[in-house]
Amino acid sequence: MDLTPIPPADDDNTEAGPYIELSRAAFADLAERTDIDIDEEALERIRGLGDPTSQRDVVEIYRPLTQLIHLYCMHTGALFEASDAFLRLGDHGMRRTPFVIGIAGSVAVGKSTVARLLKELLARSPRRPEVELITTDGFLYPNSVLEEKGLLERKGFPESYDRKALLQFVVDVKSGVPEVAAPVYSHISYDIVPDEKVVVRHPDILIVEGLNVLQPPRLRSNNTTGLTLSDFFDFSVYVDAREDDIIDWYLSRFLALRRTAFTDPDSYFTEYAALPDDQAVAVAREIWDQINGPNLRHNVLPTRGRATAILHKGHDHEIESIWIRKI
Ligand SMILES: Nc1ncnc2c1ncn2[C@@H]1O[C@H](COP(=O)(O)OP(=O)(O)O)[C@@H](O)[C@H]1O
Ligand SMILES: CC(C)(COP(=O)(O)O)[C@@H](O)C(=O)NCCC(=O)O
Repeated sequence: MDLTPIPPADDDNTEAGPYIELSRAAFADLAERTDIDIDEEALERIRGLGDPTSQRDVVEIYRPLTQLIHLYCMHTGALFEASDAFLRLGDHGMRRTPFVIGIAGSVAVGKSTVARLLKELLARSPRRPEVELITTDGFLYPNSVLEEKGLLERKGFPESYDRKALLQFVVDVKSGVPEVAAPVYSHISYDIVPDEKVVVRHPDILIVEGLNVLQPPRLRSNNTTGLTLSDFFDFSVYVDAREDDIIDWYLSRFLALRRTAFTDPDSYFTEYAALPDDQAVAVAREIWDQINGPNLRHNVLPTRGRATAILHKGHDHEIESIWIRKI
């Protein structure tokens, strides 16, 4: 097996992390024979628009990754039990807290496919845990508030989220609150859906997916820092790719959305549905250059070195290598 320490990557803001890099083949070798599988119909449902994740990817990448997360989950559970027993917390009616997984990465890198796939596979792992998935877009400020704050052109930047509410949501779930509600974002209206909520009911595992889930704590005006979302993660995944490749995926998805989501009369992007290819590419390129590209470079990529696992995708979306944090 190829266990090479990752050299420092000074060229792209990543701090030298304590990782080992496994090639795709080495990682695939780790997959034990288990019954954690997914049928083609479920995979079709899970895949994001234009995402070619295949059964081969499930077997070679997602099965070993699920087993690794399962291992973390079992050991975290055992640690909680031992610590609760020592502290006699059982006497106070405490119960095990949900295992929380964060999934980070750029816009259009395929986070949602990874998150949905892990949800399905983890739910099929031994003991059949209850797994819930939320996306952080529900915690974006509504467009009206973003406009007031001058942040409409900064959607997806850390400051465009109600970070306090997002942190409180995860703290509540982790603390065992039986029902915790989160707001809902619509990619069709490009805004928060008024009066709609998703409710998370004390799952065994909570997956939190979003651009900024690995952001470090904010510096307060008195130079101190508080807690941040990732303080409550038991495992995290960063979905990684070269920006040029992500731009290609973003542009092709934008072209494909003209025939799907943009044709919805309620779509915020409805005026783009009839655009010819060259004009649609120009619009998408502008959104990338103004919003998603700078956000990736300034806010998202710098958090890569905080993840427990980094999945590095090649040009065709195939995961080429996996970096696992060893300490
Ligand atoms: N303008 C849009 N209209 C409809 N769906 C969209 C739009 N933009 C993104 N999506 C969908 O929203 C989901 C999240 O997209 P994104 O935030 O780019 O993350 P990722 O591609 O990493 O999953 C994807 O399933 C994508 O297809
Ligand atoms: C909604 C998003 C900010 C992603 O949010 P996330 O779920 O990662 O918190 C992003 O998909 C988005 O819409 N960005 C704004 C620019 C654009 O339309 O691509």
